[in-house]
This record gives sequence, C-alpha cells and structure tokens, in this order.
Amino acid sequence: MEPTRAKHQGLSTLNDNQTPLRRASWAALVYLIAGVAWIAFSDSVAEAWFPDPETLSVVQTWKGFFFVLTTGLVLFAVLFRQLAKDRALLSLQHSQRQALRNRERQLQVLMDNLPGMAYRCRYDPQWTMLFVSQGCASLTGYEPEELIENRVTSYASLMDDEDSERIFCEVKAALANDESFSLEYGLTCKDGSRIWVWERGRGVEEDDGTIVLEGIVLDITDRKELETELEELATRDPLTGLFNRREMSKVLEEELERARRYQRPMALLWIDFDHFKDVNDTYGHAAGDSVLRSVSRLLLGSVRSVDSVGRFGGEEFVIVLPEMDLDEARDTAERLRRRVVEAPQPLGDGNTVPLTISVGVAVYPEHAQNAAALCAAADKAMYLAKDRGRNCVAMAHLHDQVHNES
Ligand SMILES: Nc1nc2c(ncn2[C@@H]2O[C@H](COP(=O)(O)OP(=O)(O)OP(=O)(O)O)[C@@H](O)[C@H]2O)c(=O)[nH]1
Repeated sequence: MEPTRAKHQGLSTLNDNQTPLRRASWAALVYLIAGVAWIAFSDSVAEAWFPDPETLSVVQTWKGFFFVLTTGLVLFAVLFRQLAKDRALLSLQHSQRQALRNRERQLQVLMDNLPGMAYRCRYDPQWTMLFVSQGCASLTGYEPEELIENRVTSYASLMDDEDSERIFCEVKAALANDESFSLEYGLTCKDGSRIWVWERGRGVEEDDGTIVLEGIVLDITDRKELETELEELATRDPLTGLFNRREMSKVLEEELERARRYQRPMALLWIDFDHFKDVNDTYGHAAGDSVLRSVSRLLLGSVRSVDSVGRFGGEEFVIVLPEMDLDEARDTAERLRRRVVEAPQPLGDGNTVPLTISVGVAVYPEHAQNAAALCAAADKAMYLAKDRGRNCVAMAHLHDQVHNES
C-alpha cells in the first residue's frame, strides 16, 4: 500500500473511532470511577484498620497526599506522551512543508527552463487551458494569462480545423486505452507565424471524476523544415524542380495500381527535346539549363493538377496522365508539342531559341500492363517520332504489347 494512502487510512481510523471528545470522556470516566472506588475502598479500609480518630485523621491526610501524587504522576505521564507526540507531529509537518516547498521550487525551475511549455487543460473541443507554463509566451507569443480559461482565444483556435479533429480522435483513442498520446501539428502564433509542435501528454482523473489532460508541447519547426527540405531533395530534380526519376517511377506505379483497381485508362507521355545538343554547343550549358527550366514550367503549366510531370534525366521528360484514354492522350501530347514550338525558349541572356520536342505516347491498358512495359512502349514511340523527322507525336504500337509484356 502507498505510504500516503496508509497515512490517510490511519488518520481516518483515528477520526472514526477515537475522536478527542470520546477519548477525553473515557479518561474522565476512568478517573471518576477509580477516584470514587479509591475513596470508598481506602476510607473503609482505613476506618477498619485505624479505629483511633486521631490516627485515622493522619492516615486520611497521607491517603489524600498519595492520591494527589499518584494522579499527578499519571497526568504527567499522559501529558508528556501527548505533548511529545504533538511535537513529533509538528516537526513532521514542518519537514513535509519544507519538502513540498523544495519540490515546488524545483518544479518551477524545471517548467521555466523547459524548451516549450507544460500544460494542464480540460478535455473539451477548445482544449481550455487550466495551466500553462511560462514557456507558452516564447512558443506561441501568448502570455499564459491570455490562454488560461479563455474559450475565445483557446488553444484549439491556434490549430487548423482538420488538425483539431484528428487530434481529438487520437486523444480519445489514447484515453480509451489509458495510454499517453504523442501528436504533431501546426500552430498559428500570436504574430500570425506558423510553427510545428510535438505534444506528449496523458489523461488524469480529477477527484470529482472529470478528466483533464497534462503534458508538454515542444517546437519542432526546425526539424519539420529539415524534413521537408530532405524530402524535396529526395523527390525533386534540383534544376527544374520537377519530380525526379525515382519519384516519377513511384507515381507511375501508384497511378497504374489505381487504374488497375478501378479499371480506368491511364496515359504516359515520353518527351525528348530535339537537337538539344546544338543548343548547348551553340549557346553554352547555362543557356541549355535556362531552356530546360523554361520548358519544364511550360509543361507543368499545360497539364491538369492531377497529372504529374517529371524529369527522367538529361532532356527527357515524362508525364503521367491518370484517367486519360488513347485519344485524349494523343490530343494532350499534340497540344504540348504545339505549345513548345510556339513559345521560343529564353536562353537567360535576353535572347531566345526555337525548340521542338518529340513525344511518345503509351496508354494503359492498351499498350502495356505494367510500369516497365509502359515506359518501354512510350520510349519506343518517342524514338518513332524522332525517326519520323522529330517535332511530332507518335503512339505506341498495339502489336508492341506482346513484345513488351514478354
Ligand atoms: N544544359 C544542359 N544540358 C544537358 C543536361 N542534361 C543533358 N544535357 C544535354 O542534352 C544533350 C542531349 O543530346 P543528344 O542525346 O545527343 O540528343 P539531341 O541533341 O537532343 O538530339 P536528338 O535527341 O536526337 O534530337 C547533350 O548535349 C547533353 O549534354 C543538363 O542538365 N543541362
């Protein structure tokens, strides 16, 4: 059993069975009975033993002294014991108060130096704060008093609505399993800036049975930005900002899977610049880079938001077009080809250069059933376009499918 509970139980037993009034009444009763018995018994014994009135009077006096001495000693022993107990209790209370003050001070130092904020809040949709540590000001820009018991500028009002819903569900699940929860979400600070935070907390039951949440919130904006940067580096082509080959392969697999599951068409465009080496050789590599960036923007701006444009390497680009059949894919490829021809490409020095592209088109499910075969079919069609004199669109051949799938 916990010491505090044992102490509480001991105290309540004392209170229930031995209240001061009862104890004092018992002591007085025992004293009265003993006193009356002593007087009656000792008087009759003295009278029997000392019939002479003079001697009896002396004996009565000594008997009185003896009674006073005995009761005085008993009183002394009882009072001494009680006062010693009171003194021990007072000194225990003093040391407990001292220990409590020390713990409060340590806790305060800890809270003030926490890299974030500690909180205690109601389990309600506003996350109404009952306590927040001083770190709240540097984390959110709000002073603790501005958030505590504030249902208008509540903690929930600093979150995005969809985050609020998600967090409420996650906390609910953690409480149901009597577990702590760990959350990541964005917050809007007092000055309007956005930060990312990590929160860890758990539900605590109050004496009246209501649940409150206690935990800490830390700023993880730097980590999140680094994660985003790393993700960009891992998925984007640094020159054009388009998806890189690896990410494009992933997108293609995912879109193919979706197309397969819902039995929908999906198209792949394979784009290669015509005579791009001449641009590099004539105007320099930097000018070539400028053209690559410009055409990338043009391609990206010419497709739907559901389409994905990626640079597969060099001057080869790939576009994944979900929900697009053969005819629509041909039209889209043709539209892109025309756009490139019609827009002279900037060389970065104020001058422009005309550029054309060759486009190969392959469509699921007509030309291929898997990503590798679809890429091979689109690539082959692109070379067909090159063979036809460049600046044109070529469709993958249906009879290639057998070859591709083998
Ligand atoms: N500036 C620049 N050039 C690149 C980059 N990647 C590849 N290239 C160039 O792209 C050119 C590709 O040339 P080729 O494969 O011979 O093709 P092409 O000249 O476009 O001719 P066809 O494809 O046959 O029409 C080469 O000169 C490469 O150096 C790049 O990141 N920047």
